[in-house]
Amino acid sequence: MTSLPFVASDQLPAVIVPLVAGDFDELGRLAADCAQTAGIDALEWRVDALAAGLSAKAGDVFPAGLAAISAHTDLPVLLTIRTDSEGGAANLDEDAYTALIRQAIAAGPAAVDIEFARRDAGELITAAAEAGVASVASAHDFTDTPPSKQLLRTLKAMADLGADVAKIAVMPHNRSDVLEALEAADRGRARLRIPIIVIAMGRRGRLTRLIGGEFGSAATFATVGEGSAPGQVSVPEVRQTLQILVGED
Ligand SMILES: O=C1C[C@@](O)(C(=O)O)C[C@@H](O)[C@@H]1O
Repeated sequence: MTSLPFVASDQLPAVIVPLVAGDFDELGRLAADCAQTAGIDALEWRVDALAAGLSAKAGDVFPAGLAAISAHTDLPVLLTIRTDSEGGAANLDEDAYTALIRQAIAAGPAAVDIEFARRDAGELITAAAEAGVASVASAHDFTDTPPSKQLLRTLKAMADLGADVAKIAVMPHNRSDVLEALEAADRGRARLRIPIIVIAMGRRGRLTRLIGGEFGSAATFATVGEGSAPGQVSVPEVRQTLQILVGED
């Protein structure tokens, strides 16, 4: 298992908790809940969940939000602005997305999510590297699961662009789709030099959140309170499964 660059290295996949909060008070409360919960390696602040919405001029939200979190915990923060085209709440054109991610990087989170499909993904990955912020390239398909070969091509393209981590989340319709996702993880782990995360969402894909690490996925997103995507499981449930999987024969 290659570990995430922004998480202390471990044999197990990192457990990342999404913080889905409408305002900074709620964000602080969620961070405090996470500080009381064992088994979390990193937090993902889903900035797009802010009820006030985001515009290209919303740069001051990043330091304010990171401060609300760090008042309660030292856990590393992955900062994510998920656009509506990838299942999130942010409605941004390419210029606004680029401007916001640049401001997010300037606020100095441990890591930043960069949607691979965005026009400026490459320059944003470079900007993150120059600022010493780890980049997590991401792609989401909320309707289908492309074949594993195609998933692998996307993971490789993310690595070729210089991302520190390559992540894909897909929606399976049957067991074969789940196997495609697991196969992409397995091959990606063998072929790519960066950590990868492959998730199948929804009830059918839930098992990938529990056993994905065995196939090479470097992290799993688990909940404290509200989740951020279909099929997520709570932190204690994920931890219990991971302990069973790494237990002695
Ligand atoms: O990319 C991902 C993965 C995810 O969509 C999931 O399915 O767990 C949850 C998102 O918050 C995160 O940004």
